[in-house]
Amino acid sequence: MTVENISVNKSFGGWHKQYSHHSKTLNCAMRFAIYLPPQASNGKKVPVLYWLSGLTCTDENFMQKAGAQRMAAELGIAIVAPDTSPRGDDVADDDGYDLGKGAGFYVNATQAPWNRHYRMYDYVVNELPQLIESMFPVSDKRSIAGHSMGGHGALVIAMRNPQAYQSVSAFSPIANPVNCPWGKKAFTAYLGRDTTTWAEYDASLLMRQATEFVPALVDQGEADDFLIEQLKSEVLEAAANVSGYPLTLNMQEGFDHSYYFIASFIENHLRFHAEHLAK
Ligand SMILES: N[C@@H](CCC(=O)N[C@@H](CS)C(=O)NCC(=O)O)C(=O)O
Repeated sequence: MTVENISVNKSFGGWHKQYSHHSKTLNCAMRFAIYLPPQASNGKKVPVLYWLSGLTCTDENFMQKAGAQRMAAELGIAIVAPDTSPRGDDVADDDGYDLGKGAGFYVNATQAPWNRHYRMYDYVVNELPQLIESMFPVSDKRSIAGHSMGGHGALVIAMRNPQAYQSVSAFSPIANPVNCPWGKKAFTAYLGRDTTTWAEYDASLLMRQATEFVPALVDQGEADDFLIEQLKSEVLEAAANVSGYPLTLNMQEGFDHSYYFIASFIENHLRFHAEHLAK
């Protein structure tokens, strides 16, 4: 397997690097970024936080805007940020920003034309960690986090694979996609009109029925323009109350949907993950 290094930047005591590789799962070339903290240079294996970004993003938004490297360097955590969809000229797309490229929704598409490439669920759960753990000085201790569409992806992936992740966190997640316009549009296209197949990708439905738990932290801005129509964190909280899920939901006054919000609380999320990754 050829993995091509695209960029290297020193950042705090560690290194930010971008790579391109051929993904067997997605059937196209994919890019990801990794931040390796200084502890990874000392022959020691460090744990990994996977970060899933939101609509319109690539591997770069989080790495350039969240300001996570200083704390990751201090705590000794690697961070891996994949792209948000398959890419390339022969990959199906849509004119809308909320479907197709940049909007993979972390599902395995079953419907044409999407099912040729759109398998972001399998990519994040299987192929990416296998590649990361074979290439870098990292342990198999993993946590997962994300924003908006990526918050949805992180919650769904952690709840469906509770043995694979130590903790999960999300900023402004699309918490009940089967009941919001973004989710309905994407799931209809990728999964088809039979809504029974959507349930395995809905964080609130999964949380309501959960019997195995991954410690979960969610921050949601109260001034987020998408909160009421698209994100619906209150539905996630109600689901957690039904199953007794260990969810901490922080409603943050005055914060919107942007990376200014993420940058304000990323330290809390990294400390939360570090505590669970150390177990
Ligand atoms: N109204 C936005 C919706 C997309 C959006 O808000 N994307 C969020 C994730 S859901 C984001 O992180 N954007 C990129 C950035 O802020 O760097 C647009 O049309 O681009």
